[in-house]
Amino acid sequence: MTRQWGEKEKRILEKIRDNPFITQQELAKDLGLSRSAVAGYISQLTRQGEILGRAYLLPERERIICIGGANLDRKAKTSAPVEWGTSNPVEVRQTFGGVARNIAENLAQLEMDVALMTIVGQDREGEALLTECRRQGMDVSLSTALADYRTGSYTAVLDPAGEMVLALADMGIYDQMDKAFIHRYWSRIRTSYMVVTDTNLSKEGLKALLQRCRKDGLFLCVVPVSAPKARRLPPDLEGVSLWIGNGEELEAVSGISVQDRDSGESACRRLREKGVDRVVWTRGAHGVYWVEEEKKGWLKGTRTSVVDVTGAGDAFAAGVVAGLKKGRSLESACRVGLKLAARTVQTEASVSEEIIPNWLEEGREEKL
Ligand SMILES: Nc1ncnc2c1ncn2[C@@H]1O[C@H](COP(=O)(O)OP(=O)(O)O)[C@@H](O)[C@H]1O
Ligand SMILES: O=c1[nH]cc([C@@H]2O[C@H](COP(=O)(O)O)[C@@H](O)[C@H]2O)c(=O)[nH]1
Repeated sequence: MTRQWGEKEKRILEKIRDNPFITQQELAKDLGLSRSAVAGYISQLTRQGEILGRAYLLPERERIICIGGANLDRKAKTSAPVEWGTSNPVEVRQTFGGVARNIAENLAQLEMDVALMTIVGQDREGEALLTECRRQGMDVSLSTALADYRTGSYTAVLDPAGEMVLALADMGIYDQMDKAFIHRYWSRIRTSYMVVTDTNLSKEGLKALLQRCRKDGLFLCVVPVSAPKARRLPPDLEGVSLWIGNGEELEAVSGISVQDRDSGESACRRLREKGVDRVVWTRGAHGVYWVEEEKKGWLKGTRTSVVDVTGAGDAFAAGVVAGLKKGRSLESACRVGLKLAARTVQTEASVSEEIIPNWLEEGREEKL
């Protein structure tokens, strides 16, 4: 016999199916009911055997959750300087990318407890991507495959020196990572030790994530993916524990033109005035500038041969996050980041396969 549910019962069951950890308070708010009315419906549904019990959550005290993009990256490297308006001979390589996914993969290689929260399409690429993430040691139980959407893709044209000339992003799918998405999964996100987000999320999604992290006092690291997507961040950055980005992203968020060291420092200061605790400005081959409370400093880039710069910023961010998680100072964590970034530029993949967990060991910073 098929049971005939009222509209409210149906919506409550849908919400619980989406998120078995949802609280009665959250249900009440989402459905515009009082908490006691929700309690009544729930006890009725429980008596009828539709709800078997409540999910209990234990805090994932070690887990770093990375929220954002997971793409198929195609890199086309030209054999001679690019000529516009004509066909250029290239060699195309394909790997998995996406800023949040790249960071998560670096963290998994460092043997950190890491979860990836992303959205892929219900297509071959999406399936292969999540399978590979699982194999690499990430928890992808919070990642979803959506019908009617394509898995995100990123196509970059690189010059013969490995520097990016132009990149194309087909990532409409991430608009689904919106405010409702963050609220729906919040009870799972908030059990993590640290949250790392890229800026592939929608503007409203990012705002909701910032507000929720601030309210619950969760460590939040923001890593913008590009200058245009960095502009999705809200003007009030109170609640951002750490911001890591390059010069263009710094300029986009601070509104200050970054021309040299002085203007870069001013832009970092502006971010701190907007509420960010710690800021790291990555400067390509020149290294990084870091600033927190009373302390600040410049670190030189590692001299290395460059094959492909894709993913260098993501590797750097993963090194910093892992370093801080291990209790290092921001400066020392940046040294770990520099080491990971240097390894990444030496390979064609977006994430190097040669990241070694003992780079994180205490007392090794002088060797990094
Ligand atoms: N040409 C390079 N040589 C050495 N290290 C590099 C080079 N380009 C990038 N890196 C490393 O990667 C980090 C991030 O690179 P950057 O270009 O600043 O950011 P993004 O990759 O996000 O654009 C740098 O801080 C540096 O450590
Ligand atoms: O709008 C976006 N552009 C690019 C990326 C990802 O950024 C990485 C390249 O980063 P960078 O070039 O900053 O190192 C690639 O893996 C790509 O998939 C992304 O997530 N979102």
